[in-house]
Amino acid sequence: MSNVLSCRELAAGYSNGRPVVRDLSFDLAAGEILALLGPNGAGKTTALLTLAGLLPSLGGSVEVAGTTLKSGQARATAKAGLALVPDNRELFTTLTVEENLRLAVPSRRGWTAERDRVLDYFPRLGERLRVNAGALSGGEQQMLAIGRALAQHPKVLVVDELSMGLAPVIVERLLPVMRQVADDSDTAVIIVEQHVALVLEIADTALVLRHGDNVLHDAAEKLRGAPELIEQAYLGGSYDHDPVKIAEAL
Ligand SMILES: Nc1ncnc2c1ncn2[C@@H]1O[C@H](COP(=O)(O)OP(=O)(O)OP(=O)(O)O)[C@@H](O)[C@H]1O
Repeated sequence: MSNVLSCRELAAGYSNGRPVVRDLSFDLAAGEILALLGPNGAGKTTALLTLAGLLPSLGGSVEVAGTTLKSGQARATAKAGLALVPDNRELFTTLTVEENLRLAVPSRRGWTAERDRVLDYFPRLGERLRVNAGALSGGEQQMLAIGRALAQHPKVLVVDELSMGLAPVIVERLLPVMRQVADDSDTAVIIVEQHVALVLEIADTALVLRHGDNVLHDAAEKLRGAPELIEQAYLGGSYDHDPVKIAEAL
């Protein structure tokens, strides 16, 4: 499969110029799901905001489907095919579900087909089309945020903190939809997720950031059978069997 995202030696951070993420390199093939993991403050959101052009990069390069992205250019990045679902979801809370979706579809032609495609993935939204986004449950809001990104037919879909504020049972329902999206349309997907075991079930690969460094990048299938590798990556140093520390880190 061809790569749709190529990230090379990316350095990311904020206005003080000190990198929070260093030397991040990975490729993502069409239809591949990457679970981006790591403890709080590891730099996951910073990396995603930089990939999406919402933060200027401090070094390195990113290519989407053969287009080299210009640093800090969110609109051009979206045009190149990368769609970000931010952790705060950024819905128009006083507009209905349908109006939120409508705004994500650039042309009038094909709008209903686009809406129906999103509703095929999230039938629950079909029952809530006339409800304001602000009145939806957390799970429905996440469906709408992802649906809005899907309506743009991204080549790379990036979902930050998919489970933010959601019960694990909702996360268990949403993750297989992400797998379906990747399989149906060859969309490459990056998911930041705290429920490590759940996301590894549907991911192809996983990358662990710790203190801004890539400390593990491997096949999800291998990591599903070797949770100690993930635990070690979260904690650093040698593998530590202390269950309290492990529970805190995960
Ligand atoms: N606007 C900001 N200005 C300066 N530093 C920031 C800013 N936002 C985050 N940081 C710092 O960047 C580092 C990485 O934060 P980031 O939010 O990317 O981590 P994360 O892995 O996404 O963590 P979490 O899971 O808690 O969201 C942290 O030390 C954080 O304090």
